[in-house]
Amino acid sequence: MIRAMMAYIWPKDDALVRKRVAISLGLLAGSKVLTVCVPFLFKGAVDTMGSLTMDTPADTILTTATAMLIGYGIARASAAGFNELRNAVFAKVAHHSIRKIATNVFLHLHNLDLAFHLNKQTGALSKTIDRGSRGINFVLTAMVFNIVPTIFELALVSSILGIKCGLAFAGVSMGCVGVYAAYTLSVTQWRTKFRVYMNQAENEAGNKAVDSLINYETVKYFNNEKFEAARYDQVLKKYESASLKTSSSLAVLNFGQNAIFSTALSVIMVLAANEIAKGNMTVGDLVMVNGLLFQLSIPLGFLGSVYREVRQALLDMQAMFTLMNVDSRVNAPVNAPPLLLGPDNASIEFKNVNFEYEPGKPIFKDLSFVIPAGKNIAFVGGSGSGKSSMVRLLFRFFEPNSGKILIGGQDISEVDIDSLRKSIAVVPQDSVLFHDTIKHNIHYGNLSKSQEDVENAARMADLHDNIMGWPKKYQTQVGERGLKLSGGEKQRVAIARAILKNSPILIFDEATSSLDSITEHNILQALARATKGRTSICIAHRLSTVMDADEILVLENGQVGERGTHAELLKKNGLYARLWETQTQQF
Ligand SMILES: N[C@@H](CCC(=O)N[C@@H](CS)C(=O)NCC(=O)O)C(=O)O
Repeated sequence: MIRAMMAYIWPKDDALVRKRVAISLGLLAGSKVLTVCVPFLFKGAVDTMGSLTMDTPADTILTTATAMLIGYGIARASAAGFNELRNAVFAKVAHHSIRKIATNVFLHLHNLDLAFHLNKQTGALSKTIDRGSRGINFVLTAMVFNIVPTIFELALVSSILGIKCGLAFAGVSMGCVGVYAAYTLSVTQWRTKFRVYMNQAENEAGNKAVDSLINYETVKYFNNEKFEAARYDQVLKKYESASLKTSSSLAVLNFGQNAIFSTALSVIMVLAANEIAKGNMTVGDLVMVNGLLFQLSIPLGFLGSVYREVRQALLDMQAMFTLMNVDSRVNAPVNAPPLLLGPDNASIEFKNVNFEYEPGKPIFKDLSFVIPAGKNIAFVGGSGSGKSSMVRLLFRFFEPNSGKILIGGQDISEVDIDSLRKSIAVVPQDSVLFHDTIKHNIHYGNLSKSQEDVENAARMADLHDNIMGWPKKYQTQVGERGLKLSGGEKQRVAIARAILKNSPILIFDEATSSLDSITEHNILQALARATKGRTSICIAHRLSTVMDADEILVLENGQVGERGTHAELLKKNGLYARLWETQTQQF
């Protein structure tokens, strides 16, 4: 992890970042040296003032003391100035690395296979990225600007005390820091579990709230608002109790730390008083010792928090790097050639494909079929017959357990995945939209196309007139997941997107299932226009939508049970004829 972090903080290919880090370190050293100078100047001023009774003229003494006190102020302000400047200079490094890491992880997540995403809660994933990248920032900042500088200051202070005041002083200050650190770390260790419970309860509450609000309509259908609120409150109760324990244990920690430091400070000042009485030290020395130790207590006051947060940050980083190490189960060979498709060769072939999501529950058993280029083919079958799984395999969201899928005669597992996916436009069964404008959602099909192309695609999908009737027209916000649109409108957005993508292969996965008959009729005409000259697959539950297909393949028990035109299949009097009969009877 440290190595991974160093790559961002000391990047070989970015001299500007390295320069910033070097400047920050320079400012840090400057700030600490000035900090240690402050008590010296104070001591000087006190001792000078103490010599008033001696022979030196009062004016000279006052001038010297004044100069030292002004120096004291300047040193103090400059130490703080260096400190702040250092934070400002380093902030860019930290935030830049967070951005780079978060983008890398985000891209990596997009490159993982669908099985990974189906098994993960999206909210939890984004939190992992968020926490992981913040963790890196924290560890970087804490190490470079808190832990290392405090150790540096402690070494500086102990050496000065040892050399100037004697080993007893150095011993007491080192001993005090040792006891202080041991106490802080053990109490922090003990109280960390309260914070862990607190974070867990906070997460749980967040997930509960999101899950419940996403299911807003379902909650209403079953009048379960009170039940949902009670469940939410249950988690908040856990959060409340853990938060209380966190704050009371913080009081214990703070009091103990203060008591240890105050004891050591008293002991050291008593030692100094003895030395003053013996004539070995001046009153100025007592003030200096006090000042040095007091300054040291400031960064040490956060030792517990830093320790806890660094540990937590390391765990968060580990979770994030673990995500980075998950490999996609769907990969193309290195330097895979692109899928080459012309207008005439976009044929699709499944060759003895076996596939199952869960062992022992096969979806496809030795499935084989060929779809000639340019044909409009329909897939029908009962629910669970694998119609949608076929699209997932074709799009390489999943890998078949065995067998081959060829497009234009090329094995899709051997070609570049990006080029494969560019060749297929899918209108999914469940069209989910981005929380953005309607224009953005249609444009998403091909971001390089113009507004005019977007409008044409909307026209083809029979959506343009609806949009023009809305007050904000193409700038209308569709709401989260497209909630403000009807099922039919959402599906037409998805169709418009696919039309805009303009791929040689088009797949409609139950694309007209949420449309009323009139819209469906219009859309089927639009689809007929869009599919002209392309290989298209129409997956349908409603058989009336696929009657005109060049050929209909009926999926049964993981294989193609029957295939033929509508008329041929009716004549066969098999599964298709039975499905047809049931549906027309219902009608
Ligand atoms: N003196 C304590 C507490 C320092 C402190 O106040 N830390 C801040 C964060 S920098 C805080 O909010 N702590 C809350 C907590 O530890 O529960 C220590 O060494 O950890």
